[in-house]
Amino acid sequence: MSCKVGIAGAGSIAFGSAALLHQNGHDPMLWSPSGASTRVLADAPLTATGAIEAEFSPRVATSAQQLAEENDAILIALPAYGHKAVFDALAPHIRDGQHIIVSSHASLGALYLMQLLEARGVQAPITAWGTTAVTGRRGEGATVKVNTVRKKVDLCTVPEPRSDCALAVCTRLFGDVFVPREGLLAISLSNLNPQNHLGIALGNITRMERGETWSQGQNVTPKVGALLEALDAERLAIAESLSLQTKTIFEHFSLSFHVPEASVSEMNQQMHAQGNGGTGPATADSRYVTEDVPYGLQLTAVLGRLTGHRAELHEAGISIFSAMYGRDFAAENELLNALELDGFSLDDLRQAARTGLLRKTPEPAS
Ligand SMILES: NC(=O)C1=CN([C@@H]2O[C@H](COP(=O)(O)OP(=O)(O)OC[C@H]3O[C@@H](n4cnc5c(N)ncnc54)[C@H](OP(=O)(O)O)[C@@H]3O)[C@@H](O)[C@H]2O)C=CC1
Ligand SMILES: CC(C)(CO)C(=O)C(=O)O
Repeated sequence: MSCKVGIAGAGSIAFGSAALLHQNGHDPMLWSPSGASTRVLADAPLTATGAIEAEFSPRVATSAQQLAEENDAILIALPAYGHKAVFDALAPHIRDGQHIIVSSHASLGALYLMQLLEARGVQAPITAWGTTAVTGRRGEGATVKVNTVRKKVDLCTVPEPRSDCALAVCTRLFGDVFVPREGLLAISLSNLNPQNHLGIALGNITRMERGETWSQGQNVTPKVGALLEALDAERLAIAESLSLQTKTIFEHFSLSFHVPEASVSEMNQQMHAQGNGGTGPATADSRYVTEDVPYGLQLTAVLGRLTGHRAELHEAGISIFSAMYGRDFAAENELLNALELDGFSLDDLRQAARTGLLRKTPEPAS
């Protein structure tokens, strides 16, 4: 059965996900919050090349309201620095039972969206993906180059009892690639982009700043690869202290980019050789920093402090990039700021990661 899927966003992942949905027999609709990114679709079909070859004309929404009202499910597919604004715009129009999928989920955004829905008395399952179903880059006009369709994508749903139903929906829409994980903390810790992009951007910041065209995979040299592996050890230590299962960086590269497991640098060299190593950012104003530092590294740093497994390299990364960019990246996270996590304990957070609702555990009666 064909489903109508509304995609919030009209960038690389939104276009690539629309192509995957189209290929799977579904009917995507794209919404560009400013309207700018869908204008080209008035004159040309969306053309996908690479891992997906398709040419089709997706429906286009002119507002959040239209996107929510005219679709069975909603996929949030834009950088995390746009999530709060997009959740605020969509929440008044989401209806009971409508499936919301966040790809990639960041900074406990599902808790923020759930709060908005609860305030309206609406119950809608929110599914958080640890990453995206496809990777790629938008090109000129209405084109997208899909670099890879992932073999595995971690997911969880809040509230937890809706998990089986949400898994069935995701599988029907995007394919049999999903690995259920235990709650939002596991999903947060299964997004490897922030730590990987920290090492990649730090090792290549002059290339980015000078606007060079450079191969990302090839420039994960042995020393950059070693940094990525050390960052991964910090993330895994936090996950282990919370008894959460999450994939290693070795599994991540192997499963996402179809290379045999080896050192991180060796796998990236192999990706470069087979043509799916990607191109690094050609600007310092890249989401590798402006999204991943405040919305990714910052959450890992918070979880490290809460669990007593301080993520020293992640914290150093936030400080180094804040100094380079003259910004306080730790303070920029609109989602964590809105959740006011300081008032909650680790146990409160663990509960919320499964229920979707952040509540203070009542003090035991004395
Ligand atoms: N591309 C990839 O291969 C991968 C991407 N990801 C993740 O997927 C997500 C989407 O990435 P990608 O599609 O590449 O990103 P893009 O930069 O291509 O996304 C552009 C879209 O985001 C919207 N947007 C940007 N800023 C805001 C804002 N402040 N408020 C509202 N909307 C905004 C734009 O809106 P407008 O249309 O109005 O301009 C546009 O529709 C990110 O979280 C990224 O980290 C993860 C792994 C791989
Ligand atoms: C290029 C890739 C797939 C790996 O860093 C990516 O994750 C991104 O573009 O965000």
